[in-house]
Amino acid sequence: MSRPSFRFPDGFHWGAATSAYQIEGSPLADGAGPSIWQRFAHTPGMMANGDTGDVACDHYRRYREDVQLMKALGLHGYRFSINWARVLPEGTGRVNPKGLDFYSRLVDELLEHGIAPNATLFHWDLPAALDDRGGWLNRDIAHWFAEYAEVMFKALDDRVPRWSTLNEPWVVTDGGYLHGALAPGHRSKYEAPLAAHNLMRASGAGIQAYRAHGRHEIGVVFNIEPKYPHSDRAEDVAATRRAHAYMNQQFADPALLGSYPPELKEIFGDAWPDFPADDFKLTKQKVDFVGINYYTRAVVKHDPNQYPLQATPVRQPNRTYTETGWEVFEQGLTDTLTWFKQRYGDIPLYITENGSAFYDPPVVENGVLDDPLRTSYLRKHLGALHKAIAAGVNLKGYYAWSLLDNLEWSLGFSKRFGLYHVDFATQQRTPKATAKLYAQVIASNGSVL
Ligand SMILES: OC[C@H]1NNC[C@@H](O)[C@@H]1O
Ligand SMILES: [Ca+2]
Repeated sequence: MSRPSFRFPDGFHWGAATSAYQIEGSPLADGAGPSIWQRFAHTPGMMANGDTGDVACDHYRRYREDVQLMKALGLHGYRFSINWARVLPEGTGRVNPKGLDFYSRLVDELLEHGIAPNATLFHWDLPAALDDRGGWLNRDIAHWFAEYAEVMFKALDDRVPRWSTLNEPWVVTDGGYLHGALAPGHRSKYEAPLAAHNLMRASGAGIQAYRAHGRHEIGVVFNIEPKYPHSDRAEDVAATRRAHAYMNQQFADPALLGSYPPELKEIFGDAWPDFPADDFKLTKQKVDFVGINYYTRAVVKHDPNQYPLQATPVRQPNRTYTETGWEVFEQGLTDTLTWFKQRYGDIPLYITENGSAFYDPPVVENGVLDDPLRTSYLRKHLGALHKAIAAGVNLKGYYAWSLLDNLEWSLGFSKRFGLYHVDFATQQRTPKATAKLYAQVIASNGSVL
């Protein structure tokens, strides 16, 4: 029987992704203002092992070396984020030329090596000065964000072909405002909806600014985790519907449909405001693409004690789980893409993040660190993409999370997602076997799978 051909469509875009606070280090160098992650990481008890982004992968200084690593993989593109507070130390007003210059130099280095820059304006590291003014709870942030976006478009749009406004707004509100596990560490059922809504208002304002200044593509990046009912009992099906609305529709609906699913009022009750109808004229903008970050699925059951969803995930027997507690479930990636197209239409899609954290025994042979579980994860999920494309999904590209082992937020450096291993004591980068496979996938446009 001939091997199935996994060849991807001609022109399929292969990349890798990172984010500023997770890899750059030097958070306050060259006039940068502090971000809320700079503050959160230096708040005792917030970070595993007391890890911070003070050094991380030292990418702010080693970016040329890291572009060489991207080149070695044959990447078509590199998805990175811009630390807003490097460029605008107070979040608005004064521009810090040295902060802007870092990103200009990074973009030039990428272009010099034939790698397309893909810039995310906000990947969680809000300028602390704006948090002091209410941050995502202040409706003015839509204007603050549009002002920042305009600075970046004017400076870099001639060289950056693809922009995203936000990365994973759901994580910002669920982690930063409801449960408090992430910056800015708030725990309020009343704040989370306000932050969520203002994130999408800001994203819309950023897209509007792009339409006035940009000549390439702009979109928004959502984390999507498909939800499957634990049983066909009505209460489990209803719990699954709530969990799905809360994570997978709460941000895409206002952005792409100009409305919220009714489940959110059901979930938040008196904490869900009646947002002004005019707001949806701002949240809903034409996007050139949507980025989807996929890691895993959730099997959901009703749980009256769980707040605020009354839903809880059920661990699956006899399945492989990653170090972050995520089930390896590649069918969920195919299901996510077909669902997204069915609900929101035929918008060009990218997988802007996909990857896995596993513990790899530090066994390096011929300069390569073996990581069989991560390699298996990659193979399975690229196969799932191929199924989605065969089902008619308009998938334009894939960015592996992540180029480098990096700071997994409050979990610190303990969770390693990188194609390249990083020894944080020496800053030595070492390719994993998955990096070697990925390079072959890129060179053969998937045929080696
Ligand atoms: O948890 C893995 C990744 N998920 N999406 C956002 C990134 O910043 C995370 O490291
Ligand atoms: Ca605060």
